[in-house]
Amino acid sequence: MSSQRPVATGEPVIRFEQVRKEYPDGTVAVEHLDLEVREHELMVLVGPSGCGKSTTLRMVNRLVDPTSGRVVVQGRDIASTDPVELRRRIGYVIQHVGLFPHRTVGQNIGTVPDLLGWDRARSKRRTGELLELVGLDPDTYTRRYPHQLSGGERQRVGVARALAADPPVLLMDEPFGAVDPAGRRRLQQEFWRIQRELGTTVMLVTHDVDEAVRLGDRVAVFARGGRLEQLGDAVELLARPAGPMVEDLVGQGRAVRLLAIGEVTPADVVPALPDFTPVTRVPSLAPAAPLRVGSRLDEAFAALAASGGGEVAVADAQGQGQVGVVTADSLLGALRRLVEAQPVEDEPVEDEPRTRAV
Ligand SMILES: Nc1ncnc2c1ncn2[C@@H]1O[C@H](COP(=O)(O)OP(=O)(O)OP(=O)(O)O)[C@@H](O)[C@H]1O
Repeated sequence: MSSQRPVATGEPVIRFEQVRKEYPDGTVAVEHLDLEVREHELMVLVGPSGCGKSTTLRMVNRLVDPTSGRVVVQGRDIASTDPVELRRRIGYVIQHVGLFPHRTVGQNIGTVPDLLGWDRARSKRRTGELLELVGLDPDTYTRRYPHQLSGGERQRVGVARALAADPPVLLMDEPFGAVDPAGRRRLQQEFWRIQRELGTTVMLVTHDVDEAVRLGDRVAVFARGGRLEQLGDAVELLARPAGPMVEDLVGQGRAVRLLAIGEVTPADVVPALPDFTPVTRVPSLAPAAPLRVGSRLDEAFAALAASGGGEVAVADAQGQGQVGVVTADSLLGALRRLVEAQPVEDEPVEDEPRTRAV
């Protein structure tokens, strides 16, 4: 999967400045929070239950107001922005979607466009486009009611509704939580593609580390009491956890998770070996597509296991012509390269399309 547009320019769209939230009963949900979400960025907040992720998210659309500190959205302190006006500019998706049960799918998606006074034809056109975007046939689904949809379909409609007025910012709280694991993976992939295509700035809350590292341009790890433990991209998090808490969170299966987000680069491709020792062949692991530069490392690993030959041919990034092979050794080298890469400190982000597969 390739991205269609520039990702994460340096401009902050959401900014938390020394934010603290203490609920009336004395619970401190968030403390000393400084965090910026850049334009076009997909930022994931992850951490154990009760660590303040949802509270943080809900401070962006003023469902919760901070006790102290400032939240700035598109350059404006939202404390002085009317919450209703703010929420029209900010999409919001929650786990149980909250579709209006007595309104059709089309009417649900048209909620914000109607509030904004769009004419019927424009609203209808947008509904059709969005249903197509989330993979639901408009002819079949526009007139259905929420109870006539599966859980996964409802979730898709929830995403479509949140995107209806093309909001610059989208907040998502466990958006794929109610879907079974296979459906969840598919929805994640589709959502990732949609986000790349539209360029929406997204803040997404999950307690699922795999979801966080798969989707996030950057991942913010929260600890109890709403403290930010680590902020970085998926590889930094997995390869260099900032402390025992993050280590514990990402700990199990770190190497496997790295294989699932790393890619075969030209540096990992070696000339075909004249001579090699056959190893155990596991044909059923063969990946669906031949390997190329840019394939995920776990696919390369599976191809190697399936071939039993000790090496597997790799085509160039366009899938044309063989550029060499990967071997078990070159894959281990790729893993080491990921782990040993220097940490990146808040450098300006290049206006380059992200090509990572999800
Ligand atoms: N309205 C409220 N009044 C009092 N305490 C609250 C309120 N809402 C949340 N809390 C507390 O604030 C802390 C953070 O809650 P929050 O929902 O932000 O965490 P979370 O990380 O999103 O958790 P989860 O993953 O379980 O949804 C928790 O201790 C929670 O009990």
